Amino acid sequence: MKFHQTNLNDAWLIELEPRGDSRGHFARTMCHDEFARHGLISDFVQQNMSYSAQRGTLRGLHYQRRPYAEAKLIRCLRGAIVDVIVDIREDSSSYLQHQLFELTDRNQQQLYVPPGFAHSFLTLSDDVEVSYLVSAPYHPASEDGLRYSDEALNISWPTPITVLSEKDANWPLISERTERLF
Ligand SMILES: Cc1cn([C@H]2C[C@H](O)[C@@H](COP(=O)(O)OP(=O)(O)O[C@H]3O[C@@H](C)C(=O)[C@@H](O)[C@H]3O)O2)c(=O)[nH]c1=O
Repeated sequence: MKFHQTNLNDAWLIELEPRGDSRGHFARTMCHDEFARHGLISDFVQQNMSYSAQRGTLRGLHYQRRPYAEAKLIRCLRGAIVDVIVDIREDSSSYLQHQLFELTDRNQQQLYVPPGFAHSFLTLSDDVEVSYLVSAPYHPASEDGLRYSDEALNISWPTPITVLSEKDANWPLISERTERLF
């Protein structure tokens, strides 16, 4: 795996390194030793997948509050997404900054999202399957989120958003918050 630093502190784009032969190829997608060498969390406790039928489906931006904050390792297995993450750690020099990453079933890229980030993705094609590992169990009472259209984030979504859950349409704006985000 090749580890590429992103514009956001502690978030990494991880490039798979497929080894080809006459059958096809093989690639490592997670390795405790390699992750530890780069200071990444690798004690994942749950693997999730989601299927989105339509291009323009947005999920996010989601995170869990402490003590259920999660690191996530995201991979797109079918179709294409733009993955968008926001650093919500007040003590970070990239606080409230975001970055977009295109992950597809072809481009061999995975995204490592550290705890203290809000995470989302928007589908760029129909029939999208995303698989991700998380380092903390699902804890609905600790779920929180940012509104995709929040002016404080100023995210330019690259394709129109046509499918969105009720929950994701109604996350509070940052300006409405009385407590710190994370
Ligand atoms: C996340 C999660 C959801 N669920 C349930 C709750 C609900 O009935 C159904 C769908 O949940 P949601 O609407 O929250 O699914 P979704 O919008 O796909 O949520 C996911 O979005 C992406 C962007 C992330 O980063 C993930 O961590 C997760 O928050 O699945 C679980 O049982 N376990 C889980 O770990």
